[in-house]
Amino acid sequence: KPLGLPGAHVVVTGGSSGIGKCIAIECYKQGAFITLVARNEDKLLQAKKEIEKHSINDKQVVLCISVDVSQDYNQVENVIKQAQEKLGPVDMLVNCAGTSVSGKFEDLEVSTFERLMSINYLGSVYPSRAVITTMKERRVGRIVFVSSQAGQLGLFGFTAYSASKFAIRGLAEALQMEVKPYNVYITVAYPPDTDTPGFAEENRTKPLETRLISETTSVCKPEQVAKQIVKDAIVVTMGLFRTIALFYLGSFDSIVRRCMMQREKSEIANKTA
Ligand SMILES: NC(=O)C1=CN([C@@H]2O[C@H](COP(=O)(O)OP(=O)(O)OC[C@H]3O[C@@H](n4cnc5c(N)ncnc54)[C@H](OP(=O)(O)O)[C@@H]3O)[C@@H](O)[C@H]2O)C=CC1
Ligand SMILES: CCCCCCCCCCCCCCCC(=O)[C@@H](N)CO
Repeated sequence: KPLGLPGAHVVVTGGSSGIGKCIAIECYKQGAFITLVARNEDKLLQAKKEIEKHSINDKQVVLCISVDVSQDYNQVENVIKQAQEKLGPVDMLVNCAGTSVSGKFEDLEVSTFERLMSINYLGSVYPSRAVITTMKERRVGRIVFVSSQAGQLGLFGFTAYSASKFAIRGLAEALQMEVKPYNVYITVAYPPDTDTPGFAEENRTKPLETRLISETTSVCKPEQVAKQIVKDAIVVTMGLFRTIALFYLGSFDSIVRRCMMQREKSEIANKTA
């Protein structure tokens, strides 16, 4: 059943710029309440003003919270608590905070591998970990992960970036198997190059090979990418290649469901005993 965005609480990490900001606008246009999470407070306020221009009723709210999603789990958990106190339980979380650095393997600092893994991977784990329990209890929720085309294909110059985006896929697929019986749905977006401040920054240091590979496809508009991501999150459909694994996944899902029912039964038995 599609998630209704009117009145829903949508948290967007990386919501102050680029694709994340456009996702926030898209959800706001459909009547959602928004929490924007990013580090820089000026950019957050700027984005809030821009989003508020698209309101469709006078009850809608855009809340801004400044935090680094990649550093400390307890901080991130507190931010989610604050957001829930103001705007109610999170119906949809969009993990869009992320960054990219390109360069040949031997030219990239070792610290860059650590940083990209922290921001792109752990920065998606922490907010998701902070919302999942409530989503399972309410039997309502959507979590969106933003990977990349470079998260499906390892590409020249992206040894650090691609790995951090592949990691997201592993997390998302495993998590989906856990939460499906609770009516919580996970989607992963794999966007191509998109015209954002982050993309402009990335282009300043791109190796020639990476640039030429990138130029074989055209650059998308962030509004267009955001629209697709929101649509996929609301109406969850299955990609074609997923059907191949369908048989296996179906039988794994039934194991998970059976265990859930067994566990609930024995909990009831324990209570009445
Ligand atoms: N643009 C592209 O070509 C593509 C982008 N993507 C992915 O989409 C996502 C968004 O990209 P794009 O819109 O280009 O990025 P931008 O650089 O334009 O925006 C990034 C956003 O994330 C926030 N952010 C970055 N680091 C952190 C952090 N540690 N903690 C909290 N917030 C953070 C930024 O705010 P602040 O700096 O203030 O914290 C900003 O709001 C990224 O995950 C990117 O990898 C995927 C495919 C293609
Ligand atoms: C199986 C289907 C995949 C088909 C793809 C062919 C792709 C070749 C070109 C890829 C360009 C690189 C994209 C990286 C975008 C990105 O994440 C950065 N721009 C972030 O800033």
